[in-house]
Amino acid sequence: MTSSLNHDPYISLSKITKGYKISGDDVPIFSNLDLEIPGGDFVAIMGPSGSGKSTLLNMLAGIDRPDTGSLRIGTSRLDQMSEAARASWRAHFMGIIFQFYNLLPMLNVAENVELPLLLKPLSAKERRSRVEKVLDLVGLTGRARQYPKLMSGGQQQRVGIARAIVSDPALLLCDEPTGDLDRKSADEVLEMLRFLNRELGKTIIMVTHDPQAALYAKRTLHLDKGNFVEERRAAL
Ligand SMILES: Nc1ncnc2c1ncn2[C@@H]1O[C@H](COP(=O)(O)OP(=O)(O)OP(=O)(O)O)[C@@H](O)[C@H]1O
Repeated sequence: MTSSLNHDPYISLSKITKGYKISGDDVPIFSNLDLEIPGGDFVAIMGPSGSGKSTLLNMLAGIDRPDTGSLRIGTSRLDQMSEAARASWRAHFMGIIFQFYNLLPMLNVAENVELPLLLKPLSAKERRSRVEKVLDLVGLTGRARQYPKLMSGGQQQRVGIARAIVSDPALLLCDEPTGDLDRKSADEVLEMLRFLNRELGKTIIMVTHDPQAALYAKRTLHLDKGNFVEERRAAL
């Protein structure tokens, strides 16, 4: 199954400005940012600490808003939506994968993965079946009742991935998804992201400091002084 979003312009940022007030001073992060990411892409975002990678992800997630400029994802103008509309949009159209997994320790694996589905009009049976399906997909069959703190980092990140894809979003945002993992676990997680991109057509944007992780993406963009430079594009 591949997504029909493949090759369509999917994410479009135009003339984005964004800054923060730091100790009373306006500090610009982006002053004229343009970026196009077609549906079906897998992009690694790299760049020095403080260059704005998390700021970009937060804007794409609708957690934060550009000061000016247009931010379109699919047919939605995120820059024009209210905070509530962006939260609802986020719940329906994207999954987020975090460096430190962000799992709730008092919930077991299945309950953690089920969380995004509680916002949807689904029966308990349907929710259970979807959770089982994604746990199988990430190689955690039989782990549903385990608690995250008893699992390895790699396993916890796979729970994080299952939670991110359980609603079947078209877009996955990954913030340093392997930053807390050893090489072997990191490679397993990255293989999984590649599978989700290639086989299920998910559009993936991954912030990473790890050049080896970036090699799993189709292209790497380097963020420097508020602009993107394409560093690498995989041969097709
Ligand atoms: N909510 C905020 N309020 C004030 N300043 C902020 C806020 N968020 C980010 N910044 C500042 O904006 C700049 C960019 O931060 P950002 O976290 O996006 O960088 P980054 O590239 O993700 O860095 P790192 O690789 O260290 O995570 C930094 O100078 C940071 O201090």
